[in-house]
Amino acid sequence: MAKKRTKSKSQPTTSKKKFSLKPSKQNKIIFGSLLIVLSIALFFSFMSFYFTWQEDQSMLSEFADRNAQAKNLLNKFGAAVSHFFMYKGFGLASFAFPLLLAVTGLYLFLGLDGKGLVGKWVWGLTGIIWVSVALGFFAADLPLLGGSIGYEMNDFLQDYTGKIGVFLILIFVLMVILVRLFNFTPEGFANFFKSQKQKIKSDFTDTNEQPIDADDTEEDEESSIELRMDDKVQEKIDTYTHKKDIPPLKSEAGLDVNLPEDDASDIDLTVEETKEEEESDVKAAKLVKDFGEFDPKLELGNYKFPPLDLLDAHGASGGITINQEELEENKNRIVSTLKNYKIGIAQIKATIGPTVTLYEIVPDAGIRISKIKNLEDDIALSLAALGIRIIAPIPGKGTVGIEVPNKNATVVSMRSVIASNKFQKAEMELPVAFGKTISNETFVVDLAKMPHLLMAGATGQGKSVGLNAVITSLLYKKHPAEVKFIFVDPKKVELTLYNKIERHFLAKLPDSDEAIITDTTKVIHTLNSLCIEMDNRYELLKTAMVRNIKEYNAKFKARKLNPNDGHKFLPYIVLVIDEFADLIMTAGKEVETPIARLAQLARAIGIHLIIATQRPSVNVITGIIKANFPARIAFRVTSKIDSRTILDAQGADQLIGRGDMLYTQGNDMTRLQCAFVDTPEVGKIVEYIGSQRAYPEAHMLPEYIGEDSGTSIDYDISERDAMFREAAEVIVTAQQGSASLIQRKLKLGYNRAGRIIDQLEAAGIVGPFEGSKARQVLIPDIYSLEQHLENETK
Ligand SMILES: Nc1ncnc2c1ncn2[C@@H]1O[C@H](COP(=O)(O)OP(=O)(O)OP(=O)(O)O)[C@@H](O)[C@H]1O
Repeated sequence: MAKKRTKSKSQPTTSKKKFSLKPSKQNKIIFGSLLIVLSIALFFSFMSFYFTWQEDQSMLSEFADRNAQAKNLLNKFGAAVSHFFMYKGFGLASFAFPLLLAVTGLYLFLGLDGKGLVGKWVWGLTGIIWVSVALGFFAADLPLLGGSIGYEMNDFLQDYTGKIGVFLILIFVLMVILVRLFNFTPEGFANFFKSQKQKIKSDFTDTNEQPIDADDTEEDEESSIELRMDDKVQEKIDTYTHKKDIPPLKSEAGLDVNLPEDDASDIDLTVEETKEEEESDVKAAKLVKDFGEFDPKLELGNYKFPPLDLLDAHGASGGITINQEELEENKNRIVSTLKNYKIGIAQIKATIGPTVTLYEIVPDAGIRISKIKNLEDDIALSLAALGIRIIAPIPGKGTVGIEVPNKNATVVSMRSVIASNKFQKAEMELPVAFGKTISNETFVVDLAKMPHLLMAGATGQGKSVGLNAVITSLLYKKHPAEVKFIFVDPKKVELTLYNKIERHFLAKLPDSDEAIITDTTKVIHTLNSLCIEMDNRYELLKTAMVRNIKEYNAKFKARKLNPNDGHKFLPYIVLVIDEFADLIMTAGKEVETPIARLAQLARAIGIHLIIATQRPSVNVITGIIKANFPARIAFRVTSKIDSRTILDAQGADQLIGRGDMLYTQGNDMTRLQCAFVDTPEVGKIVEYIGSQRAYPEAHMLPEYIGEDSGTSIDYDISERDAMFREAAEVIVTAQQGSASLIQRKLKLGYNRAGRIIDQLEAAGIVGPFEGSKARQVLIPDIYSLEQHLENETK
C-alpha cells in the first residue's frame, strides 16, 4: 500500500516537470522563426544604417511621435536598433548579431541538438569585441566602423598600455581565437602552404605526362567508371518512367509493392551504417582539410636525400664497349665445337651484357636439347673460358643460350643504376637496384614484394658489395621516417660504417648502446623483440581493419586512425644479417625459430629480412629457412652442391665472381652483374646523411624480456602491480592471455604489461608462455576469478 501511495504521488510531479521545463516542439519552431525574422530585420536595419544614419539621428528622440518618419529601411525601429548596436555598440562587428540570431533560430526551427550553440555565442561575442577594438585601433578616424565600444575600449587600453600594447593584445587574442577555434598549429599552417605549393606545381605539370601512381589511376578509373554506370542507370530509369505508351504490367506492379517492403528494413540498416562511416570519414576529411594529410617526414622536414655525386662512376662511361673481334671469335668457336658433335645451327644471335655475352642458338630441327646441355664442359674447353653457362632451353623462347664471359668486364657502377630512369621512377615500396641484366637493363625489384632475401656466395665474390648495394638503394630512395634498418654483423667490420646514421635510419633495443649488433645473445633478443613488434603491428592492423602496412599507413596518413588509440605511422623494418652461418653455428634453434617465424608472417606488416652467408650448406640454410625465402641471390660458389642448396639448381658454381650473380624469385633465374659500390662511397653517403639533423635517438624496438628472466619467479602477493586486479579482470573477460591486450586496455607500457602477465602466471590465472600464441586463461569467468583471489589471501 505504502508503495502504491508513493507511486501515485510521484507521478503527477514528474509530468508537471516535463510540462514546465521542456519547450514543446511547436514552441521551438515558433521561437526559432521569431529569431530568424528578427535576424533578417536586424540585417536590413544595419545595412541601411550606413546610408541613413545622419538623417535618422535627429529623430531618435522623437520615437514616440507617430508622425515622425525615419529613412532606415525598417523605419524608427531600424534606426533605433542600429543606432544602439552600430553607433553605441560595436560598429561593423554588430553584423555578427543577426548571424548568431539566425543560427540559433535555425537550430530551434529544425530541432537540432543545441550543444554547440553556447560555444558559438561565446566565440561570436569574443570575435565581435575583437573586431570592434581592432577597427577602433586601425580605423580611429572612422569611428562608425568600430562603434563607441570599440573606440572607448581602445582608448581605455591605450591609456594603460600605449599603442604598441594594444597592438600586442590584439595579436595575442587573435592567436587565441585561431588556436582554439580553428585548431591552428604551425604544422597545419606549413602543411597548408605545402599542399598549395604542390597543387600549383601539379597544375603546372599537368600538361606534361607525369608518371602517376598506379593505385591512383586505378582508383580514378574505377570512380569514373562508376560514375558513368550511374549515369546510365539514371538514363534507363528515366526512359522507363517517362515512357507513357507502355502501360505498367500488373505483375510488375505486384512486385513493386512487395519489394520496397522487404527492402525497407535493409535500406534503413545500410543507411545507418553508411552514416556512421560517413561521419568518421567526414571527420577525417575535415582533419585532412585543416592540417593536410599526416606527413611522417615532417619531423625531419629538411632532410636531404644523398646526391648522386657521392657515388663514383668507376671508369665506366655508361655504355659497354663492344669488341667485334671477340664476338666473331666466340661465335665461330661455338659453331665449330657444336659442328664437331654434329649439331647444326640454324641461327645465332648475341646479346652483350656488362660481364657476359649471351649467344642464343636456334639448333637445327631434330637436335635434342640435352645433347647440347651435356656439351657444356667441351664448349668451355674450346672457348678456353671460365664461367660458361648453358641455358637449354631459355624459358619462354625456343632457343638455347650460351653465356660466355667478356674478356674485359665492365664495372656496373652504383651511380649508373641509381641514376637510371627505371630506379628513379620506380613506384615501389622498397625499391632495390641490384645491377644490370645480361641485356644491360637496370634490374630493379621491390624488397617489399620479395619479401625476404637470402644471399650466398663464397668469400670475396661480392656479397658485401651486394648488401651495400641493397642498403644504398634504399638510402637513396627512402626518407628516415619510412624505413629503419637493423644490422647484425658478427664479423664486426662490414656494417660498422652505418653507425653514423643510427639516429636517422637504425632501430635498436631500448637498453643497448650500439645499434649495430655483433653479439649473439643480442641477436636473439633483437629477433624476439622483432617478433613482439610483429605481433603488435598485427594487432594494430586488426583494429584498423586493414590487411597490410601499405593500407594501414595510407589510412593513418588520411587521419582515419586516431593516435590516441595507439595508432602510429609504421616504418618498414629491414633486418640485415651478414654472416648468418656464424649465428646458426653459435645459437642454432634460438636464432632459427624467430627467423622462421618472422619470415613466415612478417611480410604484411613491413618487416623484411636480408640474410647473407658465406657457407651455403644445408645445416645453415635449413629447409625451414629456405621455404620462407623465395627470393635468393647466389654469387659464385665453389661447388655444384652449394649452388643447389641456395638456388635449388646448379649454375652458381659457373659464375665468374666479382659481382656476377644469379637472382631467383621462384621459378625464373636471372643472371645479373651486381652494381658496385665501394666502401669509401658508402662512407660518403653515411657521412652526408649523418651530418643532417636527426631524431633524438634510434628507432626503439619493443623491449624483450628473456624467457629465463621472470616466468619461474614466484611473485609475492604484496609485490603485485597496482593494476594487477584490473589486468586479471581484462584477461578473464576477454579469455585471452596477452600482454598487448593489457597494454591496450589499461594503457600501460610493454614492460609493465609483461610483468603483470608474469604475475598472473604466478597467480595461476594464465598458463605459461607459448611462443607466438596467446597464453591460455585458466579462470573461466569473473566470479571464479574473485573466488580465486579471495582464496589466495586466506
Ligand atoms: N659488383 C662488383 N663489381 C666489381 N667488382 C666487385 C663487385 N663486387 C665485388 N667486387 C670485387 O670483389 C671484391 C670482394 O668483394 P666483397 O668484399 O663484396 O666480397 P665478399 O663476398 O663480401 O667477401 P667476404 O665474404 O670475404 O666478405 C671487392 O673488393 C671488389 O674488388
